[in-house]
Amino acid sequence: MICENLSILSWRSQRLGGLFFQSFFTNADVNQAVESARKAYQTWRKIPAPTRAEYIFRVGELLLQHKEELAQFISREMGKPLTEARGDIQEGIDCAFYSAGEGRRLFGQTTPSEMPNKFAMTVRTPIGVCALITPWNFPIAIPCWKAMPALVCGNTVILKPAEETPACATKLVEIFALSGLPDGVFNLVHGVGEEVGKALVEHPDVNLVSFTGSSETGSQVGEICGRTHKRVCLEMGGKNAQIVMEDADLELALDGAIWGAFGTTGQRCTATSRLILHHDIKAKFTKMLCDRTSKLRLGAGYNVDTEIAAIINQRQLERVCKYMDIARAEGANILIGGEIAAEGNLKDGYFFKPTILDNVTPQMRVAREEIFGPVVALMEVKSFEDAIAIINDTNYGLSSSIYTRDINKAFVAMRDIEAGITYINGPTIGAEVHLPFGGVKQTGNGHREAGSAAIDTFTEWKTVYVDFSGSLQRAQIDNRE
Ligand SMILES: NC(=O)C1=CN([C@@H]2O[C@H](COP(=O)(O)OP(=O)(O)OC[C@H]3O[C@@H](n4cnc5c(N)ncnc54)[C@H](OP(=O)(O)O)[C@@H]3O)[C@@H](O)[C@H]2O)C=CC1
Ligand SMILES: O=C(O)CCC(=O)C(=O)O
Repeated sequence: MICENLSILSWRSQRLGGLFFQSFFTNADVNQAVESARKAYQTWRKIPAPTRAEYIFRVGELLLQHKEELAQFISREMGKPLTEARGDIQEGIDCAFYSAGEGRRLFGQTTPSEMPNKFAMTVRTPIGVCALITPWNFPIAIPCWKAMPALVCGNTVILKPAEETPACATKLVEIFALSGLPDGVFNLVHGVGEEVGKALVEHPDVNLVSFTGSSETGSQVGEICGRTHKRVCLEMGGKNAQIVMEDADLELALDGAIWGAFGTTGQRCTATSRLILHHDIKAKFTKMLCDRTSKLRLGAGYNVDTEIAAIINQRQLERVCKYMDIARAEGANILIGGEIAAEGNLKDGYFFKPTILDNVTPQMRVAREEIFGPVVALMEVKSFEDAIAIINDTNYGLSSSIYTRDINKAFVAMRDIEAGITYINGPTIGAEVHLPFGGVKQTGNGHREAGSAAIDTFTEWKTVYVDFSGSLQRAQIDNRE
């Protein structure tokens, strides 16, 4: 993280001055935030959904207006390159316009009743107060993915952003405030996850928790929500792989691998951390990959020519270094990278050289555990069937990709890969907001974000029977056998 010119501490020590918003920092403040969200919920849920959606549409317009300023902010606080920071905000904008459209849908069902003069239907109702616990890697997009559909559906929200990116979250909430959202509809609490985040998850008046982050924390959140009967949506990362078959367009596959493995410095839950290469192209593709990787430019995210930016913090850098020791001990070869980058100004930040590990086998920890850094493991296969077996040999199931020109293999892969997302001839990253986002196995707990699936996450079904037989009713009941 590079955060010159940002006095993060001052964000933490002051309340937002906005008319409708407050930010909260202690457990006592969590209670206040929940109370505020609970109170606002009683009014917000009754505002027609198309009107609620108009606020979110305005947030989209405001994000567009403030895009460049926000991108600078993300880049300086979180560290990602400016072009990627713009993408982060664009996801928020896309999500705003998409979610706003849902305000005029929120479709229910009608179905014939068993009885005469009776009408049967379902309507969607909001859930209540939603706690949104978010990570640092997409400091604008992920809060938007959660908050926008939640609000359109009639819920009120409390955002607990990562402690690494409090300023981005505060900026985002200021933008929501500018849209004119009523008091208490959107609340922000800063603070350490184990205290403030946990207090939110445990709070009896929170009805839903939507969490994105590590498997360890996600499991704890899930346990508490299970015990307290809260709805919980968990998104906990992946060990995503890209397969490159012998008939693939290698230049295209190379673009995908570079972007998938090293985009956002590998700090994406969808990052390509395994490359499954067919024996026939392995040597050639590995050389192409090493050549291109060695030319990637490391630097501060806000420098326009930077391709690989810093890792978020010292702890994460140490974690990546630790995995290099593990890789060596397990017998993997480090073909390129494998160490901290300290040339010139790079020594002032948490830079790690983009790394390619070779001779990785399925049982190695570097093939099984989420590293969350610029590291990709190469695994060789001799057949398509082996490639599918290896891609599925993981506890996670978020994103996946295959490069092939064989339409039959592409369709089999689409059917047989155990993941929430499969790309054919595209990298494992780059989700679009109008399609469901999430994974199978230990990546999540069956919920999806984005797309119309987000509406399922943030609403309850109510079944309504309307009897319109009036004075005829008694006679009908009497005639029933
Ligand atoms: N799936 C994904 O997109 C992401 C996955 N990760 C994975 O997680 C690893 C560690 O990253 P880290 O940032 O520590 O991830 P965490 O899972 O710890 O943090 C994610 C969010 O949860 C909060 N939190 C932490 N502990 C609790 C708790 N007990 N109750 C409620 N909320 C809590 C954090 O707050 P605070 O920041 O204050 O600790 C943050 O807002 C990474 O190496 C990577 O493997 C990380 C980020 C995103
Ligand atoms: O690149 C993508 O597909 C989205 C990544 C993302 O949302 C994440 O890493 O949390």
